[in-house]
Amino acid sequence: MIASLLAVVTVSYLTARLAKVSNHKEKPLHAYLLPQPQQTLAEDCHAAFEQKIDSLLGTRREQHLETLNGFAPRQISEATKQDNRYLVVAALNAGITIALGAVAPLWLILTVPLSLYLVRRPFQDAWQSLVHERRMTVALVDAIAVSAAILAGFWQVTAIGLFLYAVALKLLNTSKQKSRQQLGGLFMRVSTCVWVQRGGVETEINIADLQEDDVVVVRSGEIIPVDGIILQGIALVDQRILTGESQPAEKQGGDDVFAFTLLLSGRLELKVCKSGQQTVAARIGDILQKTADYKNQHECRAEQIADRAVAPTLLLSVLALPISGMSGAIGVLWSCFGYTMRISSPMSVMNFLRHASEQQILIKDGMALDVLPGIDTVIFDKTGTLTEEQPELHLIHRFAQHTDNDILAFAAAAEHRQSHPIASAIITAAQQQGLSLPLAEHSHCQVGYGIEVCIAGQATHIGSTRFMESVGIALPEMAIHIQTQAESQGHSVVMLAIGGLLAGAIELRPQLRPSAHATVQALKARGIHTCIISGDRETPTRNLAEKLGIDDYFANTLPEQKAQIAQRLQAEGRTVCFIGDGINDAIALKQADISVSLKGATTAATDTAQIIFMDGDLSHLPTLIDMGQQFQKTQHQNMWISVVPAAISISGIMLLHGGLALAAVMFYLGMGLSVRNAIQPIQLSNLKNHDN
Ligand SMILES: Nc1ncnc2c1ncn2[C@@H]1O[C@H](COP(=O)(O)OP(=O)(O)OP(=O)(O)O)[C@@H](O)[C@H]1O
Ligand SMILES: [Zn+2]
Repeated sequence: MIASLLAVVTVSYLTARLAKVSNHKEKPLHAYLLPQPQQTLAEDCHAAFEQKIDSLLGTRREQHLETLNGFAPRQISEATKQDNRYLVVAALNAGITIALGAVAPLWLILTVPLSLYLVRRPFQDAWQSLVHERRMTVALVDAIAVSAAILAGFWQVTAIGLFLYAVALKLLNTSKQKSRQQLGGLFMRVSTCVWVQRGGVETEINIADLQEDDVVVVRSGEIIPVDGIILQGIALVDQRILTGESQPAEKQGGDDVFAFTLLLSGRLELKVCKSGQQTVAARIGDILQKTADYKNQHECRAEQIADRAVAPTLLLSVLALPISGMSGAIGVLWSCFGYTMRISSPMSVMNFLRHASEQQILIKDGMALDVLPGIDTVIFDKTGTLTEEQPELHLIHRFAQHTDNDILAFAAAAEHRQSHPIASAIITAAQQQGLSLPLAEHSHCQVGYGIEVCIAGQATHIGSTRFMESVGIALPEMAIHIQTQAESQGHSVVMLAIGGLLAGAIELRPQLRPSAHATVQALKARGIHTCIISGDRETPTRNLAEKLGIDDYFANTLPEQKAQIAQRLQAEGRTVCFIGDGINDAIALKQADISVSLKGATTAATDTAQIIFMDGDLSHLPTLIDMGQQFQKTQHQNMWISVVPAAISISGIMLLHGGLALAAVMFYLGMGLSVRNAIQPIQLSNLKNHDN
């Protein structure tokens, strides 16, 4: 009796959680149910259902993904539809069975077809993992428990077991799907627009309008949109997404390049090999699949723990048979603590993801939660990360006959279409002066150095002193003096050369992000080692490290070196979090154990990073680490909450001849407590209230 009461409560609670739409204010239910011209009512119902389930996760996360990628992944896959259908039938079956069991037990026979339909799934899953993957999963316990319960006539037990199985399946698959979404943005953006050279001019066209003989132009920081052959240009390409190789590949005329790889430096003109859309379509599915499979191996720690409990559970169940009969044997199967873990663990993940979204932290990859508590080293990029997205133009120095406006106009023309913080500062300043810019041609950007471009027929270079030296432009004594002066005030200098002669220097004043100081202090208070890695010069980097109390710094680093430093720290046994904004950070972001970027950073960085701070506030960093620790605590609690009742129930069955009733009471108790634990609000200190 108690058991069925608890069963009713659990089923209604879980159904209510899943069906909860009341807090869905922005989009009332009828908005989904109103038939759209191209969609069938069935599809709309699926969409509505999917939204209901997503309300568990909060819609904020989808909104963040939408602002970041320009779209929200709303498509419902066939697998998801199947899971939903299964869940609905299982809920229906559980409801009918419990009701009939209470009022007209004889009529329970009517539920047999539904049960048969439902039982097929755990059998299929168990068979799949047994035969194809050669391992025993919880599905095996499910299949045996459910069939034994049916044969022994425990109808309600079977129905509730199946319902919980459906819930676990749904939760697990939903949380897996969330990790796939991070790739969506990249592919959607690539698949829409490309730049082509037609009649000597570059125009942006829809990828669907690509023609056979079009020449596609790709610039540094962009994702290569097609499979093609290089007609012109030399470039450094990060192909990791396809090949997994960590070193970027050098490419030149005649070499192949592939869609979805990232152009780190250079400018390429490509001959399209395959009709763009075909390639895009083919790869999307392929890569999504590969990535999802890769994730699956790592993601489900709870699943692994649960699977390990399978063999002992089956053994104990057999042992219980002579002691406490069929009821005891099924009771043991029900006590398999994996059941509870399988539901509470993905629920916890989703709860944390939702909570983070509400605080403007978009965690694209749920796996990050497992790694976060281990972080002991945080590496900051300097320009654009510790400092604001855009420095301020402070002064223009002249070395030749040019005017300040000439220098600014040439610089702004050269920086056209660049996403570097220096570029935005210069372009903004030129706009504020109302300057009309000369035409810049043959632009070639070297990540970490600067830009070479042809303006008004003259070779123009803008970049660091290192860049000037590398292209053989002499730096007058005066320029070095200006740079030293500027750097002693914490400013940075970029040099501009026109026609091979140094023409001017632009002095930029970086603005520290407001929360930088408090963030570093909060990290240090947590015993975390901090460093800066910057492509900028030694003095400004060291000054900033000293000012903020950062433990260590590395200056003058090139993109690959940033990744190498991260790798070296990892080899010392550190778990590294890298936070960066630029194209020059993309490789290091991939190397780090946890990668963070800020909204407004270059797409190369926001596509690569696992976590994005949507409001650009660095103080989320310590919050994030606290969150990871809380997550770990919750997962431990989840485990104890499932292990203890299971142990009590198994001991009761083995020692005191307990049966299914005891197992059920303990099961519901554990399930109730762990679901509560998994969805409880997360209490975190808010850094902003403490410091300042
Ligand atoms: N678009 C650009 N325009 C002018 N100079 C550039 C440009 N890109 C790079 N440089 C020069 O190369 C140097 C190194 O650039 P890089 O992008 O590697 O690092 P950064 O942005 O200065 O610093 P951080 O690594 O901290 O973000 C810059 O300091 C600048 O002098
Ligand atoms: Zn940067």
